[in-house]
Amino acid sequence: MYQIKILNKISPVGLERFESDRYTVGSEVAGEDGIVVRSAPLLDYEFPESLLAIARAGVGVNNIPIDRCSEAGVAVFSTPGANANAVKELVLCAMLMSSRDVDGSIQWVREQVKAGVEVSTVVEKGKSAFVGPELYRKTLGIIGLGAIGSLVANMAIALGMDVYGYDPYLSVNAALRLDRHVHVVQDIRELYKRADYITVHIHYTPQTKQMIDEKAIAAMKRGVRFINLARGEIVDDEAMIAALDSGWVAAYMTDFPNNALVQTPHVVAMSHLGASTPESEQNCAAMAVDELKDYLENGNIHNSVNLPEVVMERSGLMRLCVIHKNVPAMLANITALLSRDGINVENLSNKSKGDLAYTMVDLGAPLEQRVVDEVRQLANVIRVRAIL
Ligand SMILES: NC(=O)C1=CN([C@@H]2O[C@H](COP(=O)(O)OP(=O)(O)OC[C@H]3O[C@@H](n4cnc5c(N)ncnc54)[C@H](O)[C@@H]3O)[C@@H](O)[C@H]2O)C=CC1
Ligand SMILES: O=C(O)CCC(=O)C(=O)O
Repeated sequence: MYQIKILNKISPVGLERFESDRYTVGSEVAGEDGIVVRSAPLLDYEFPESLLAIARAGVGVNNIPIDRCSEAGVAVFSTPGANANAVKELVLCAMLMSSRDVDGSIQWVREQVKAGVEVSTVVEKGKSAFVGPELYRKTLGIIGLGAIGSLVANMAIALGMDVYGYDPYLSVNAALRLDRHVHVVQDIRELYKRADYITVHIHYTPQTKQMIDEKAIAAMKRGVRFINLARGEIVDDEAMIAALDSGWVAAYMTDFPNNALVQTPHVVAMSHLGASTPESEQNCAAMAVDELKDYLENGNIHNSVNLPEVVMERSGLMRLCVIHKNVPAMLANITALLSRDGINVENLSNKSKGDLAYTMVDLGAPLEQRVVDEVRQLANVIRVRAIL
């Protein structure tokens, strides 16, 4: 039986895919082979020896210690694109709320009622405090044109906006998804100087930490409305609060609240709601569980953030899966041990990603444990599994 630990609330649409005769699934499971997680913090989590893989039902993996996982040969999976539409729709909401003060208006209406005023008699007089511009014919700047950014770009074009996107690592697939009217700029300052609204859709990494700092904000147009449904750490809060206080930034919409931000005027802070739709939760859960199961049962790797994409039809009588360092002669060293024992290789795949590589070999006969141990003892081998 595989032991699967569930952290966070994961949609039953995903959990039901674990067959009860092969998987024990729950939040109290110990000695886990796999973890399914959303945003629960795992940076200080002590992994058991047994842990083979973590499946993130979502996209941002900044809650997972990727380097530590790689060193221990733990595969980390994510679910690219599975929640992109949910985030795109909340970006639309955030853009509208950053324009007209919908939040202030709703609060004002409630306050009138609380104060005993018949609100219908004061609405027409009170509404002017919450006026704001339309999105139509305004300019939107999008930082990051991946799964979410490209959907936002196309939606904004459909709304009649002029759209500028910046993504120095734009993939061919993402570029092909973009409406032809989107202006892709090479220099982010081009976007800053034009945009009335800016929305950020990039991963939080050491390189993107506080990328939106005082200098970046100063390069934006006065009165810009800034939307951050990516990660709080991408924005330097102090610089943002100062810019809101001075009026340089008209509104800051964020999915990552903290007390300082919430107490600053012109901030609308939500409770990390971007992916919180049943559709998105189901998509993410189903994809994460499928990825985890195929890895545990077949060694196949789909959508891993630390290991290469390796998917092979099963053949032969046993599959040997080896995570190793991406250094010369590993394949030769592994196959030398197999041929020495007269084991025929039915099929084989060897791919790398960064410092790691993965070799998957389908064998004509089951390996003796002694040979598996010898592969494990080869220099630069991190983890070995033999799957029947
Ligand atoms: N609020 C929420 O609930 C959610 C938030 N997110 C956040 O959104 C982020 C993006 O998600 P996806 O669009 O699905 O990821 P993605 O991987 O499809 O797209 C990210 C894009 O950013 C680009 N990029 C990387 N560094 C860049 C830089 N310095 N400047 C401009 N572009 C850069 C990449 O080339 C890529 O195209 C996630 O990492 C996560 O932090 C994602 C889902 C839900
Ligand atoms: O699971 C969630 O609700 C968070 C989604 C998210 O932030 C992500 O996928 O990066």
